[in-house]
Amino acid sequence: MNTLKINDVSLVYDNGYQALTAINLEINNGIFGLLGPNGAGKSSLMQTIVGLQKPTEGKLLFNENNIVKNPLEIQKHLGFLPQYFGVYPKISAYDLLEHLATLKGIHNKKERHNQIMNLLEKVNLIDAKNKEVHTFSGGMKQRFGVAQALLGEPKIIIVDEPTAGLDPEERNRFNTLLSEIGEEVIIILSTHLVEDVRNLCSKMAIIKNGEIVAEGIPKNFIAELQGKLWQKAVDKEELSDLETKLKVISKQLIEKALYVTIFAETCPNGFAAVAPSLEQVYFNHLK
Ligand SMILES: Nc1ncnc2c1ncn2[C@@H]1O[C@H](COP(=O)(O)OP(=O)(O)OP(=O)(O)O)[C@@H](O)[C@H]1O
Repeated sequence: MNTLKINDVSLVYDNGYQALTAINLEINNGIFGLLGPNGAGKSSLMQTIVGLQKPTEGKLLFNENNIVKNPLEIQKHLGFLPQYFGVYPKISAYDLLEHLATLKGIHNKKERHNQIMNLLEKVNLIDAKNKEVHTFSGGMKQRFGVAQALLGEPKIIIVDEPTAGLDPEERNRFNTLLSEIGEEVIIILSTHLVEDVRNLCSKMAIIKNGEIVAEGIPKNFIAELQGKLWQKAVDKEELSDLETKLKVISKQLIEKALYVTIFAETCPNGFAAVAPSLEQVYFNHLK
């Protein structure tokens, strides 16, 4: 079992901007979802975890090693899957993996070959191994990204908004792949796609303005909202009136009608009960 402990971590950038405030999290094997809107601090936290920047305050321990002092203790076990790779050199998938494997310190040629072939098999790219990666579709590039992240048998994998831009079929394929890997390693999935967290993550946290505002198990969060959400179709005028009186957590267009969902202990007049979803949990915590 691998463990990442984040204890009271704060980060202030050189320009004085406080991006993270007193973050406390303990993350074990499995897929951990870090959910937050744009600018919430997800990338700042990921970069602090992998040692690209030092926290202003607080401690980070990976398998009990102090990784603020010795970032190599996490970096040598790390696989990173960014949202987009920059530019792909004009070489084949196999050759690019071979190059990356050498950079990761897999010096034995036979071992490199075996790992690369196994990974290409795993991500279903074996038939495309001689194709240049820049000619791949978005989904194939993401699967290639998984293969490179898994080189060197990492113990912790960080994925940054991996399904952005994928069609539903590729997204499902990608998520299945991620969940297969997630058993033996830590995967931190940084995203604003609530549905991916619902489908994949055994634990999650919501980050807002650099602070963790909720942490727990997705299905427990949903259970907590059971019997407390109410919905109704409204027009614009009624909506602004409702917003002053009730806790509105989301507004949604359904078949061209504007529906408002509110949080309340009992059903307000004219509303009907609605089953909670993780998206509503998310909106409720962001309000
Ligand atoms: N190097 C930096 N110097 C100063 N401020 C920064 C720096 N990097 C990020 N920020 C600020 O810190 C805040 C958090 O940014 P961060 O990129 O961590 O958010 P995020 O949750 O990853 O957002 P997104 O989903 O848009 O990628 C933002 O307000 C951003 O402008």
